[in-house]
Amino acid sequence: MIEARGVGRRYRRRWALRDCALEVPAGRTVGLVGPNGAGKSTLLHLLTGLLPPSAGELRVWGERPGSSAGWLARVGFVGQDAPVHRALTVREHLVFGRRANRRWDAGWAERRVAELGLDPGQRAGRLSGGQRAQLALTLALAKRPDLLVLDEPVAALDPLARREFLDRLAAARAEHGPSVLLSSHLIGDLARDCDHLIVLGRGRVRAAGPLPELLAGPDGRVRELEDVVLEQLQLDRDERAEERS
Ligand SMILES: Nc1ncnc2c1ncn2[C@@H]1O[C@H](COP(=O)(O)OP(=O)(O)OP(=O)(O)O)[C@@H](O)[C@H]1O
Repeated sequence: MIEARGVGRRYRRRWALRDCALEVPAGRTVGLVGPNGAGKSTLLHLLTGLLPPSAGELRVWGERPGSSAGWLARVGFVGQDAPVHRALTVREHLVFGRRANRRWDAGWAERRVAELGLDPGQRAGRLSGGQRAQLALTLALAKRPDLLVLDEPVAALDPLARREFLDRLAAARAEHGPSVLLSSHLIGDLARDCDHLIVLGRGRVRAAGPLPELLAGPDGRVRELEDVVLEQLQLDRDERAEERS
């Protein structure tokens, strides 16, 4: 599904991502981890066609991301702050979604809003952070995407809301089966919900692959995901310290 070769992205003269090579098959739930500023959001924006790469070749389903309306219809994206239109009501979001998306599943979206206990007449700006995140996920899933991309979707949620959000995501995945790509700093969540991992550090892919492969230690023992990620993050820190000295 995702093929990246030598992909880089520059903001003015500074490279946020460099020389990324990735291959991710369809049907995976992919976790994206890395320290602050590693380039996670930038990579997600490249993969959803919100930003063009400054270098390299990037293909999703064999096409350049965002290259056609048909391609865009296949992707659901929830950005970092669960963006919704604050002045629109929950119901107006559903109407907007129906008008803007060819594959919109109106019945499912309405049922989901009812299940969540959201008041259809409530303005989105008055919802709690968790409710906004749930509304944004509902809108992204009602598109019936083949790929759902979530940028730190649970960062602002309390532990219960986070669990509910991830459970609903898992249920939707079981029901409709989109591939999922999700960035998070919460390694426990990723260990539970993902079967593929990408570790970014300082704009480079440090490790990527199916989770069982990444967790297999050289001595045949299965390592903890947290240890694998911390090891990569430590490498980052060491590199930075070396550059400073
Ligand atoms: N619009 C922009 N203009 C200039 N620099 C940017 C822009 N967006 C991101 N950057 C820089 O690119 C680098 C990567 O940022 P990015 O937001 O992709 O990281 P991240 O891994 O998502 O971080 P976080 O975990 O803090 O959300 C950072 O150094 C950031 O300052």
